[in-house]
Amino acid sequence: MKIALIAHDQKKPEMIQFTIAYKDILKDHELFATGTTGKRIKEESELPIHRFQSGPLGGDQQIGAMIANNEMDIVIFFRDPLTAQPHEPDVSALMRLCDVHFIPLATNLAAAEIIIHGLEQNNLEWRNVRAKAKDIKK
Ligand SMILES: O=C(CO)COP(=O)(O)O
Repeated sequence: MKIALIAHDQKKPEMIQFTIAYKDILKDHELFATGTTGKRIKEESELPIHRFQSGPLGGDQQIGAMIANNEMDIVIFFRDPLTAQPHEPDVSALMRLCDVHFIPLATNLAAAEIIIHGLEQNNLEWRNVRAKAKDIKK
């Protein structure tokens, strides 16, 4: 599965702990992240991860483009609900695209735990069917 990992600055420590705690599950999947989140995950968990631009420079939109192309299966986005973001429209657009395309989205640690356990138990296999449907359409 292709998994996007994104965290606003105040939530980055939580994201690092999450990736270290679930490294054994995450290592079997293809990981993507916005710039700074990805750099920290790579350094601290040593998981391989594809890094896009930093969020305020377009990283959220790059991940959004993957969702629009049916190329992303899960989004884990630890948003900071207490700090205004200069790129708030990009953040909203990314979450909107998850809803448009039925992409599981966790915006906090509690929801991320449920998704990761679902992933571990193969509860997200339907995503593979949807991804294949896209290939057939082409
Ligand atoms: O701002 C972000 C998501 O909206 C995250 O970007 P960084 O990972 O580059 O800090």
